[in-house]
Amino acid sequence: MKLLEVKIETSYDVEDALSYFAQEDLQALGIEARRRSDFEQAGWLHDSTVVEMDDIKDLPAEVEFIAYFDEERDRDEVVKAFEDKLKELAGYGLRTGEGTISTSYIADQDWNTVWQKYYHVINLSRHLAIVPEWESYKPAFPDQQIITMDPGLAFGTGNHQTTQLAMLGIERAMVKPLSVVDVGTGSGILAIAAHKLGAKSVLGTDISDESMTAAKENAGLNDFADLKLQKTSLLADVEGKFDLIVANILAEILLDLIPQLDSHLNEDGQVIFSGIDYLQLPKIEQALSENGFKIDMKMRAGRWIGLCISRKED
Ligand SMILES: C[S@@+](CC[C@H](N)C(=O)[O-])C[C@H]1O[C@@H](n2cnc3c(N)ncnc32)[C@H](O)[C@@H]1O
Repeated sequence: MKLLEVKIETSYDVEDALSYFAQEDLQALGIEARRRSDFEQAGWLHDSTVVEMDDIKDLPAEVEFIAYFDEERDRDEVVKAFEDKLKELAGYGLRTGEGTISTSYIADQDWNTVWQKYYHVINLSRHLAIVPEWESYKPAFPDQQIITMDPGLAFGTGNHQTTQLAMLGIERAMVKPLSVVDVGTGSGILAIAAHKLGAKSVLGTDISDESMTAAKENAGLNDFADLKLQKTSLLADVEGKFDLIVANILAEILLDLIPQLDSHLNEDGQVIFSGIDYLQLPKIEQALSENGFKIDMKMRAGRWIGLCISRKED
């Protein structure tokens, strides 16, 4: 099988909107982004090594956004949809960068090879390491938990800063065994992290079929047959209450989730949000406050915000 690869030279301002559009509206099989800032940060991390930006092939001015589709998809239609979206975003006053779109067909096999090249062990924290299925890793501490992942095509490899913020939030919250719901579980990575950190039960929900398949497979890789999965939107149709609600989704969707939190949260329950662009934080803060919640801790990585949330005291 081949994949249709669509590359867009664009700006940081619209990367999230394009990701959402590609996945939710165009049903892309997968997305990725090559960000100039990631290469720059790689340079800062190695203080004795100078990363020669000029030597990097096809370095984007800001972001090269890449979406993958089934080869059967009508290429012109997909390109037109992205062109229209870029125009719409520019109409909101957002910078869309060069906006050039190019396409090619790549072998599906190459996609997997690409993953294997870029996806390595993430030694995230004292208690968590994320290890691709094809790599081996000796824990830095005997009780460091290993999450084995096959990234597949659902979101959530552990590489994304939003996933990492959410995991750190779960680690902070899990001071005793909690019942957890992971809203928008994608690959299941946060649900598996909650289990490894000692949750007493975990439910993962998502609107996408790919997520249900990927989360089940990844749970299997982690001997976590008890992971419950439900294909549904947010929490409206989810039964029961939880000690911890986790959601790493774009701010626009979190705004719809906020009014559903109270009826699904146990007394003394906690909420972890991630996936919030810092520019969207005021809207989230206001909605949380209006719905009786307060922010106990803010975390930030790059332009992303993670929040630890609980009910306001009476
Ligand atoms: C940013 S990904 C997060 C995946 C994973 N939890 C992680 O942290 O890496 C967001 C996920 O939310 C799902 N999603 C989007 N809208 C949703 C909704 N209304 N209800 C449930 N899930 C949703 C998407 O399908 C996607 O898998």
